[in-house]
Amino acid sequence: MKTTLLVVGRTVEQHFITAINDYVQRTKRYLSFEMEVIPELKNTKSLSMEVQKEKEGELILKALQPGDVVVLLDEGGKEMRSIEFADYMKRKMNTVNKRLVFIIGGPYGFSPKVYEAAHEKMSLSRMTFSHQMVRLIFVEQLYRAMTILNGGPYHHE
Ligand SMILES: C[S@@+](CC[C@H](N)C(=O)[O-])C[C@H]1O[C@@H](n2cnc3c(N)ncnc32)[C@H](O)[C@@H]1O
Repeated sequence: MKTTLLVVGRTVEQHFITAINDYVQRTKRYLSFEMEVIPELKNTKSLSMEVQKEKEGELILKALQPGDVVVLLDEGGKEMRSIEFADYMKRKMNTVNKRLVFIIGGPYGFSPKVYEAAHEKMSLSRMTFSHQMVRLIFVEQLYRAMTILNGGPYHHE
């Protein structure tokens, strides 16, 4: 199984870039994992929130491949403890043949068409994080899950 984190727009702040890259590299020791960036739309000031979401949604759908298992990162999705997420990843590794694709929306979230295309929704908290910050939180949790499955000393409970 390949795992992809699909995000809308480049990560802009250097402190996030450094930390995200660190966890992506660490995670790759355990899992075939990559972060794929959909370039941000240009001239968004002239677009309404709905039109921006719609256009970003089209780009997200274009980036998907047949057979992808699509999981939206969404405040309203299913919440899991870290050990439950580790178990979830274990089950996916045993059942998904192609790609497991986690998607983080743009500043205004997902269009209805993206919600329709998704198989699952997963929440990292009931609070809302910025679309930039949530990348870091997700890659840290994915790394944590991998260390739980591989018996590493990173997670304590
Ligand atoms: C600023 S939020 C968008 C909030 C927007 N109000 C909405 O309705 O989705 C940008 C993206 O970050 C992700 N996100 C933010 N908080 C999250 C959370 N607690 N759990 C999972 N994903 C989250 C989602 O993918 C969301 O589309």
